[in-house]
Amino acid sequence: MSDASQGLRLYNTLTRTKEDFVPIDPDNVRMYVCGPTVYDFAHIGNARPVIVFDVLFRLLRHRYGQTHVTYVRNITDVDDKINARALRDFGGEIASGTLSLNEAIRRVTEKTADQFHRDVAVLGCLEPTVEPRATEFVEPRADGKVDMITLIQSLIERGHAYVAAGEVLFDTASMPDYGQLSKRNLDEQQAGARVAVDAHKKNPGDFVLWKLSSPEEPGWNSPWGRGRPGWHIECSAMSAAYLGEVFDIHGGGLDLIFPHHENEIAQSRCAHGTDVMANIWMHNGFLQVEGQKMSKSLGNFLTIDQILSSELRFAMFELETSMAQQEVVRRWNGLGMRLAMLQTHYRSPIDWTSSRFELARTEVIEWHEKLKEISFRPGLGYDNVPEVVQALADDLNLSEALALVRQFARGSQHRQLGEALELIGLFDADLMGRYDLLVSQLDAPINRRVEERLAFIAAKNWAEADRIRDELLAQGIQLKDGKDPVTGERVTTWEVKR
Ligand SMILES: Nc1ncnc2c1ncn2[C@@H]1O[C@H](COP(=O)(O)OP(=O)(O)OP(=O)(O)O)[C@@H](O)[C@H]1O
Ligand SMILES: [Zn+2]
Repeated sequence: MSDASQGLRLYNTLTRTKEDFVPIDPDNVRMYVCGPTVYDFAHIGNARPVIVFDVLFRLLRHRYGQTHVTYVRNITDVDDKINARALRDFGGEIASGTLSLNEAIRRVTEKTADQFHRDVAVLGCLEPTVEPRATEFVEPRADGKVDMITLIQSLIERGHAYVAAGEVLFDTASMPDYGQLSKRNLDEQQAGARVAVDAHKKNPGDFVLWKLSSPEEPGWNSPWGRGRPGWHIECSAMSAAYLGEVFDIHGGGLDLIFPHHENEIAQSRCAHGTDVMANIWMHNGFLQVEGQKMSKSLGNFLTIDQILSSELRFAMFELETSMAQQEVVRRWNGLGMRLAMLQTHYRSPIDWTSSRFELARTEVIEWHEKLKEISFRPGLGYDNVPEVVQALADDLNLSEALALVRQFARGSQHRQLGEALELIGLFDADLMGRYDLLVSQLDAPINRRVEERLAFIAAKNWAEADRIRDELLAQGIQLKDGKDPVTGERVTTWEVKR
């Protein structure tokens, strides 16, 4: 282990090994993560990279100082899937001329991006340092930050791109070590190529940097005509704009290794003439449903919003849940979902089940109830939990970190419990004591039912008495019958079944 890494080791997809992490500049540690394409609700699979890289962001901020880490997560708001969605949702208005396609696209992307922000805030994620939108980096900018058109121009000038049939294409043959990340070589790609479709390409693996737009499609003026960028060039431009030509960490889901990240690397390295684009490439495994990747195209997805709206069992009990209470339930759900995702190593697949989620939510609630006992105050650092920091520093070993959390909870080491949860992003100060508050509101309605049942028992109407007991149980309320030790009278208490 080198001293400069301070014990932080990360698995690098580029080398397929765990490496010491040594930042290029410890005063400004730089990380880029590919963000969502905003045309539909995010599903919980999309939440996984957001949560995983948030844990890393928190760890880096702890290691290098809160203001010494720059985390960029982009928003892809130009993509043909977005255009298709705008046509689907606003086709009528577009056809009648009351709405332009560009305006419709703006509505789709704004609504989706707002929803995404609302969702991830509840998952305990810090905001990234910057969240650039692709549409703002297509044309040369007043502030001189890297843009896509200039980047494509330099690729052409350096002999790495060519114009064919209205497209600008990256010339994969111009880069001898193309394919380093995914370990694919050009020959393999040739074999599977669809030659007819790609007849204008020099090589089947060549990919689009720029394509022409029809008058109705969104487009920007460029030296190659009015058009729009390919997906990969977006991230090359936005990462260089904020993090420079070479930076520390680049992340995303496993599915992005090829072609997205491979092509980002090709573009960035060839445009800037560098040996690497980012030193460490990190990829999270898939969230799966019955062994298959959760994805929009397969239709096997649950949106983040659906999970956040899951009711807590007791909240179903004839309670008038106010907006404020619903918000509390959403936040418990958010932390439960975060914990459920973090139980498995970030590189392994997770099978999502509702019982996994509900168990995690129960644990998070119990931990917050414990922290209430010491009125835990966050923001005081992590001095009492060096072992947790060490576990995370080992390529985010969360199972070890969470084993320590459970040990603290069992041993009533509340201070350590609080610090560990805060470091992992599983603590929400506003939620301490909120569970009791919700439960206390159940007192009156449940006690009324208990009284009714006691009256039935007194009248020996067992059937009705049992009916009330079963009804409550179905709503998550467990009754317990006992005897008052002094008077010998029947006493019934209740608890929320977890
Ligand atoms: N099931 C999943 N598990 C883990 N990460 C995922 C999953 N699905 C997508 N991601 C990640 O979410 C981020 C955003 O994904 P993106 O917006 O490109 O669409 P997508 O959800 O992958 O599309 P589709 O669901 O149609 O396959 C990427 O980093 C991607 O790797
Ligand atoms: Zn990207």
